[in-house]
Amino acid sequence: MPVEEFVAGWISGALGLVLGHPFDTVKVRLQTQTTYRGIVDCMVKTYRHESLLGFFKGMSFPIASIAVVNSVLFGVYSNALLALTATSHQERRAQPPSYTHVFIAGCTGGFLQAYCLAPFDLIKVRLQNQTEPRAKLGSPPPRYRGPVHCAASIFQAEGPRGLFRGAWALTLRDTPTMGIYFVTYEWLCRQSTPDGQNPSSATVLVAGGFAGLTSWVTATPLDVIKSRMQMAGLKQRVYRGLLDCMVSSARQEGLGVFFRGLTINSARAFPVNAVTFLSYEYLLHSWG
Ligand SMILES: C[N+](C)(C)CCCC[C@H](N)C(=O)O
Repeated sequence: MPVEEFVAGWISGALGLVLGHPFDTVKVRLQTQTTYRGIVDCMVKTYRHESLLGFFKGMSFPIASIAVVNSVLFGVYSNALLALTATSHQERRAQPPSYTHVFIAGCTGGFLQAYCLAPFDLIKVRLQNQTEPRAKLGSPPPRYRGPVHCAASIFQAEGPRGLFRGAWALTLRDTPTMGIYFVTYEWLCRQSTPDGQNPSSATVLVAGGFAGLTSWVTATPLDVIKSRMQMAGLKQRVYRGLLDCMVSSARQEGLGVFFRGLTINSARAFPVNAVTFLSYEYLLHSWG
C-alpha cells in the first residue's frame, strides 16, 4: 500500500489548518451562540475580549490530530482509487479514473476520517466556545483548562461514548461532501489541463479552492447540527437525536439556521483547500 499519500495528506492538512483556524473559531461561535450580530461583530468582540489568541483557541488538538485525520482522508482516497481502477497516483493523469470512482473513493475517505475526527472535533468545538479571556487573578476559571483536561472531564462524566457526541452528524456531513470535494477538484483540473499532463500550480490552487468551497457549501446545514449536538448540555439544550436537533433549531430560529456560518465557512474554505491541494500535489510530485 503506497504510504506517500498518507504523509503528504498529513503535511498539507496541517498547513491548511493553521491558515484557516481563526475563521473556524468565528464560524463555530456564530453557529452555536446568539450573542453576535455577524462576522465582523464576532471578530471585534473576540479581539477586544480575548486578544488575537482568542482566534487560536482549540488549535493544538487539531494540529496533533490532523496527522491522523488528513492522512486517513487522502491515504484512503488514493488507495480506494487504486483498488477501484488499478492505477497509482502517478498513472492517473494518463489514465484518468471515472467521476463515479472518484466520488466513491472520496466518500470512503470521508466516512473513515469522520470517525477519527469526531473526538478531536468535539474538543475543538468545546474549547472554541469558551469565551472567557485568559485567566486573570480572581476571575472564575473556564470550565476546561485545556484539551487534555477537556477530554478527561468528558470521559469522566460520560465515558468513552461521550467523546463521540455528534459523531453521527459528522459522518453524515462528511461522507457525501468528501465525494463532492474530490469530484470538483478532479473536474476542474481536467477542464484546464491538456490530456495526460499534470495540472499547473495555478490550476491546482483554483481547483483546490473551489473543491473546498463546494464541499463546505453543501456541508453547512449538517455542520450546524453537528456543532449544536457537540455543545448539547453545555450552552445548548439537550436533544433527543439528530432529527430533534434539526426540527427544534428550525422551529426556533427559522430555516436560515441551516446556513449559519456559510459566509465565513466559504471564506475559510478557499485558501485552506487551495494550500492543502497544492502542497499535497507538490509533495507527491517531488517524491516521484
Ligand atoms: C467535507 N467537508 C466539507 C466537511 C470538509 C472538506 C474540506 C476539508 C479540509 N480539511 C478543510 O478543513 O476545509
